[in-house]
Amino acid sequence: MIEVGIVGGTGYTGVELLRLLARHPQARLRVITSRGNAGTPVDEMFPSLRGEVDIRFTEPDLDALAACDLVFFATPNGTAMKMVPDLLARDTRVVDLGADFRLQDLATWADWYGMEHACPELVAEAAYGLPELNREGIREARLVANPGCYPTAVGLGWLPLLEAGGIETDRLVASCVSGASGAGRAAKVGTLLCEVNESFKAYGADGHRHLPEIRQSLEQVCGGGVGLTFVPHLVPMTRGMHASLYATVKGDPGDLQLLFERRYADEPFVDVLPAGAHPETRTVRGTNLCRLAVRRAPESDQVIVLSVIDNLTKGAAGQAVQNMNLMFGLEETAGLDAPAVLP
Ligand SMILES: NC(=O)C1=CN([C@@H]2O[C@H](COP(=O)(O)OP(=O)(O)OC[C@H]3O[C@@H](n4cnc5c(N)ncnc54)[C@H](OP(=O)(O)O)[C@@H]3O)[C@@H](O)[C@H]2O)C=CC1
Ligand SMILES: CC(=O)N[C@@H](CCC(=O)OP(=O)(O)O)C(=O)O
Repeated sequence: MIEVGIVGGTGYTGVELLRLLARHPQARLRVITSRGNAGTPVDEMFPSLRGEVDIRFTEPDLDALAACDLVFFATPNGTAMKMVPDLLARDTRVVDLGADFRLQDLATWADWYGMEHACPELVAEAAYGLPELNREGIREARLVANPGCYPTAVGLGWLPLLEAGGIETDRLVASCVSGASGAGRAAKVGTLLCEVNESFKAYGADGHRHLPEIRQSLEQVCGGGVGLTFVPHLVPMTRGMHASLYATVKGDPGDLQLLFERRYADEPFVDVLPAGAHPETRTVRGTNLCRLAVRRAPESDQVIVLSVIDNLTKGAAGQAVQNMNLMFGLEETAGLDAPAVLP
């Protein structure tokens, strides 16, 4: 059994980790922290976990966390980097669901996150945790930087076309939509029911911190510079993310449907839909799946990719468990095989 700790167990990604780990065949939850709710039984705060999780929240304590084999950080950006050096020094491996180790360029990270990095020497060592791009790196890693939700949906959508050199890379467009749980569980006026319900808005059009993260992955794949316009939107739903991706075809990329089907044939968590289908967020709700569709825009040189994930699962906690499975040599799908909840 792998002994697991979670720092930040009361947030939305923390409770999603709890839901997945409670039924994981080879992981045992040993520590779960919350500074605001230390002492509270987990199933008192989250009655959906009654009979599944029987421990209490505790204050983050280095000794207790270092006794685990793996610690997940489901905490705001800038939190994990303060504890990771001590945990690694004590042979505890880490998956950070935040962004502390995602960007390799430290100056870019400091610009977007508004702080200096607390352990810059560990950034180069961190494996970017998108298994479909970096599976072998994750297997060997002590420290995994779990990707952001938008970078997961966008990266998986463009991967086959970039690898094949089938699109121009100077004017990529990603128009994305997220449910409100993407903004976390802490109370904020902008995510109150009356602020989001019956409404739809873009945000971050002047710049969003996922822009450099998406660009970093795409540039790694195509080996050169990438021009990217990324506009996120907020929709009145709890979970779910939809990315509409637009690019100009380069040369003759051949049968796009076949290209995607071949690229993802062996990927347990990427489902390429049949030609003509449109992916829906509700078909991946609570699952670790990314569902994709690709097509050529009629009478145009544009290719359109549609990509859906659950922002809390493949976009955060599910991908983190997938990464844990890889790091510990387990079946990659362990604990992640439940189908979507409908309706
Ligand atoms: N929501 C989403 O869809 C996604 C989120 N992420 C990332 O995952 C991380 C967590 O997000 P989310 O679950 O939404 O966040 P929430 O705001 O919902 O939860 C944050 C959690 O962290 C704890 N926490 C806050 N500050 C500290 C601290 N200084 N030290 C220790 N614990 C702390 C909080 O508990 P307490 O204050 O009681 O200790 C709480 O349990 C973030 O970095 C986010 O960007 C990534 C992908 C998708
Ligand atoms: C709707 C909403 O607000 N979504 C969040 C999603 C980001 C996220 O959670 O990802 P990180 O791990 O990079 O913080 C946002 O746009 O900031």
